[in-house]
Amino acid sequence: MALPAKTLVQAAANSGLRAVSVRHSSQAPKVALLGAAGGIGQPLGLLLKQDPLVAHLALYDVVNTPGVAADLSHIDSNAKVTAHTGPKELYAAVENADVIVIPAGVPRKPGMTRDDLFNTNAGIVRDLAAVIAKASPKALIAIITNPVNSTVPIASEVLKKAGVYDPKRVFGVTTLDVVRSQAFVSELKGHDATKTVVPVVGGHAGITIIPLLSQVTPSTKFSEEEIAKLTPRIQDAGTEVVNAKAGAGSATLSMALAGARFANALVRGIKGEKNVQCAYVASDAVKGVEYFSTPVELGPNGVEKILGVGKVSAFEQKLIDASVPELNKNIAKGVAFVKGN
Ligand SMILES: NC(=O)C1=CN([C@@H]2O[C@H](COP(=O)(O)OP(=O)(O)OC[C@H]3O[C@@H](n4cnc5c(N)ncnc54)[C@H](O)[C@@H]3O)[C@@H](O)[C@H]2O)C=CC1
Ligand SMILES: O=C([O-])CC(=O)C(=O)O
Repeated sequence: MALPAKTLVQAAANSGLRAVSVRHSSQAPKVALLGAAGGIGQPLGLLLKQDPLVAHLALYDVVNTPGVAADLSHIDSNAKVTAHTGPKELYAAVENADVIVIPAGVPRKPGMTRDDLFNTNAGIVRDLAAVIAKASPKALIAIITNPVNSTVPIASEVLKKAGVYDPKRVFGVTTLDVVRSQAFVSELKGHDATKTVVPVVGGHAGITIIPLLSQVTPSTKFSEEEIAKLTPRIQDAGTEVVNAKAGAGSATLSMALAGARFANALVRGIKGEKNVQCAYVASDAVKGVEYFSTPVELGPNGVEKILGVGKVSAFEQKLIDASVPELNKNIAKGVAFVKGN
């Protein structure tokens, strides 16, 4: 269901963080999905297969890719689907990709932190990034795999080692924090959820997740008590899902939606439609920390402009200050993992 162009432009102007468009250009983007057979990978593949901007969807996993690809390829949308299974087929999966989305790796179980996934997932992201560095160094890379605060520095260090690092092209996907904030705020305030915009800055774990409730669109007043309840709910929303799934994994469906929204935004940027998304990127937005999520303007080369945290409340500034040492710990751990290997 396409909206009139004027409505889209207006929507983009009003709510830069969530505008979706169906504008076409001559480019035919290839999106590679690594971890395509997993809990996130399958519904994310479903959404990407339906994205009219995606011309080629390359599915990669270490197991079960042919079945997922056969299933998705029967959907009557235009994206071509290819299956790639196991490390020998990774190069072909990512070669010439415009966007690479990575949900490969293990999820949490109750009682675990995201950092507890480091030992398994750090090596997975490192090895995927090493092949991307050779096969598709110009691709925009969207990393979903946790702990995002560390896996983004890991991928970046691998690309640096290979001499192909471009800080504008590596993203930690924090869109789910934005999606959740928009759901919770609209539920609390009776807003239209599809027109509510909440920027979330920092990182993607615990206290590093910082919703900017002072910057909600439409302009919304919160009591101190509401802020004191809503902020930790957003920070702990992933754990809420992990506990509800009781050992069966973490958020997959809401993450698939968030991942598809972010991938669509990257593709629109590539096609020349600048748009604004929150993402965890190499950034000078906040002093004393090398990676930070803020709204960023996306364009043909990935990050066009870092828009920063904007005007924040005293409460939000305290959260930002507290996130810096935590992020630095997560970043140093990722960097050391690559440098020491
Ligand atoms: N950034 C975010 O907001 C979120 C991140 N996550 C993270 O996403 C990751 C994936 O979660 P789920 O899909 O639920 O897990 P899952 O276990 O259901 O799926 C992971 C998939 O990765 C595949 N895989 C493992 N090693 C691989 C490798 N070397 N190359 C390619 N594929 C490989 C597995 O075969 C499996 O199909 C986890 O690390 C989780 O913590 C989850 C939710 C939100
Ligand atoms: O909580 C987890 O482990 C998965 C995740 O990152 C999220 O749902 O935000």
